Amino acid sequence: MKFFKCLEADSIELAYGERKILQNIYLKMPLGEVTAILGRNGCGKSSLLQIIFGTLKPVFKSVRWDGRFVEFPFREHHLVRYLPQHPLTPPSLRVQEAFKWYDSVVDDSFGERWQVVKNKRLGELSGGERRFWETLLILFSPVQYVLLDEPFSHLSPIYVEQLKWLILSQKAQKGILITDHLYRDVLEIADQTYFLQNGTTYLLTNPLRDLMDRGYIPE
Ligand SMILES: Nc1ncnc2c1ncn2[C@@H]1O[C@H](COP(=O)(O)OP(=O)(O)OP(=O)(O)O)[C@@H](O)[C@H]1O
Repeated sequence: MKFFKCLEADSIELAYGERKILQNIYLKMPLGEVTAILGRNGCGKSSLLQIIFGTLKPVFKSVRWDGRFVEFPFREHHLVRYLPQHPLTPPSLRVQEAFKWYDSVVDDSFGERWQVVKNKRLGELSGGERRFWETLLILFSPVQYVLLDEPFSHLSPIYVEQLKWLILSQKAQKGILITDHLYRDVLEIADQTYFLQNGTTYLLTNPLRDLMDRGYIPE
C-alpha cells in the first residue's frame, strides 16, 4: 500500500474573546491534490487558513507535515505560501519584480499577457488583474503547499476558467488548499471538499446534496 505525504490540521480551537470560532477541526491535504473548504460567511475559513499557515495563534492546534508537528509552517523551508483575501504586494512593485522576489516562475512562454503586464506596477492594475497575478505569484511559488483564500474574487469568468486550469496544472507538484464562494468552480477542481459549520469540519461525500442539506446553497 502506498502512503502519500500530507499536511494535516487537527484539533484546532480558536476563540475571539468569549466567542468560539473553531473547535473540532480535521483536514487532510494530500500532496498532489486540491482540497477545498466551503462554508458560510464568517464561519472561520480565513482564520483556519491563517492557523495552518502559522500566522494566527489559536488556543490549540496540531498542524502536521508528513506526520511531524510543525509550529510555524510559514517558516519551514519551501513548505507553504498563503494568498490572503487582501492585496499581498506593495503597489509600487512591478509585476516581474514581485515574481523575482517570491522566486515564482512565469516564463515568457506564458504568453502575450505576461509581456504586457510584467513591467507594470501592481498598483496600476485593475482589482481583478491584480488578484489574478497575485494568485499566480503564490501558485507558482517553489513550495510544497499553497493556501488560496478566495482566489476567484474579482475575476471575470474567463480569468476564473484560466485560473482553474492553472491550479490543476500545478497539482502534480503541490498540495493546494482553496476556499471560495464560487462553489461550482471549487467543486470542479477539488479532489476532496470539507464543509465548515459551527466550528467543525465535515468531509462531503455527495457535495451538492450535502451543501443543500447544510443550507449553504438553495434547494
Ligand atoms: N481579529 C478578530 N477579532 C474578532 N473577531 C474576528 C477577528 N477576525 C475574525 N473575526 C470573526 O471571526 C469569524 C470568522 O472570520 P473569518 O474571516 O475566518 O470567516 P470566513 O469564513 O473566512 O468568512 P468570509 O467567507 O466572509 O470570508 C467572523 O465572525 C469574524 O467576524
